Amino acid sequence: MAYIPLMIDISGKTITVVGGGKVAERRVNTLTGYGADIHIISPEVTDSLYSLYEQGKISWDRRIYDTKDAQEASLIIAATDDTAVNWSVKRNAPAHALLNMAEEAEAGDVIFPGTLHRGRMTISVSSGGASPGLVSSMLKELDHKYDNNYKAYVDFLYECRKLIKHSAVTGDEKKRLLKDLLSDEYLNAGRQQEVLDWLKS
Ligand SMILES: C[C@@]1(CC(=O)O)c2cc3[nH]c(cc4nc(cc5[nH]c(cc(n2)[C@H]1CCC(=O)O)[C@@](C)(CC(=O)O)[C@@H]5CCC(=O)O)C(CC(=O)O)=C4CCC(=O)O)c(CCC(=O)O)c3CC(=O)O
Ligand SMILES: NC(=O)C1=CN([C@@H]2O[C@H](COP(=O)(O)OP(=O)(O)OC[C@H]3O[C@@H](n4cnc5c(N)ncnc54)[C@H](O)[C@@H]3O)[C@@H](O)[C@H]2O)C=CC1
Repeated sequence: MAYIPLMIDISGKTITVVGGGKVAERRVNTLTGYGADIHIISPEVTDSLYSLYEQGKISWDRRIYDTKDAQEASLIIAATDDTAVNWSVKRNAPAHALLNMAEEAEAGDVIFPGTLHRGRMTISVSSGGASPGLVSSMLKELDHKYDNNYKAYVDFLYECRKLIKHSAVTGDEKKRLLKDLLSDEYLNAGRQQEVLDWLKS
């Protein structure tokens, strides 16, 4: 097994989640909000999944998995508490689909990292299945280190980069300007505004 991190556009794709328990709930929480069509197959679901279903944010087939399911899916999450069912999901997955096996990471094509969001910035941590607990504690440290000011800071860097790219300054000067902005000084909203005003002038 050899896993590489990728940012994937899942908008408009179908994601089938087999199982509706705690793990399915965690995966669905990770996957909602990206414009994918999330479909659950499970006789039971957690309260939180039920509420997403009631709000129309996910669809739900209230029944056990059938080997003909998930043929349209681009991503399949096998997350039942029945090992035989999870392996049947793997055996019957269409060749084009990526599979996440909750009970045995290395039997699947994809592993979910732990993730923090700061606006456009995503920080993901994976131990390759070695220790979700370590992932969780590292994320807590990162959450503290990169506080909520980083959302505005990342937006600011994005805005500056666009302005600098389209400005008349030379290649080396562009690089220097972009590098200078990578300082804690610019976490401050006032300093950000000064730079933006200057770049727009
Ligand atoms: C392989 C992987 C699944 C995959 O393929 O995606 C996987 C597998 C397993 N997790 C287990 C248990 C727990 N997982 C968590 C939490 C998280 N688990 C996540 C990811 C992954 N978990 C993938 C690998 C990630 C990597 O290591 O890089 C995180 C990062 C993201 C997410 O789930 O969305 C999220 C924390 C992020 C956050 O805090 O935000 C907690 C709670 C906690 O720690 O707080 C517990 C209970 C405590 C414990 O047991 O550690 C068990 C044992 C099951 C059993 O035996 O009952 C298995 C199965 C096995 O290892 O075989
Ligand atoms: N990847 C991870 O982070 C973790 C993985 N696990 C593993 O993930 C699996 C699921 O764990 P939990 O969500 O805690 O279990 P759970 O018991 O909370 O949920 C299991 C779900 O599967 C459904 N289900 C059972 N048979 C089914 C079938 N034939 N078709 C469709 N749905 C069916 C049940 O209705 C239930 O909704 C377990 O195998 C466990 O070992 C457990 C903890 C963490």
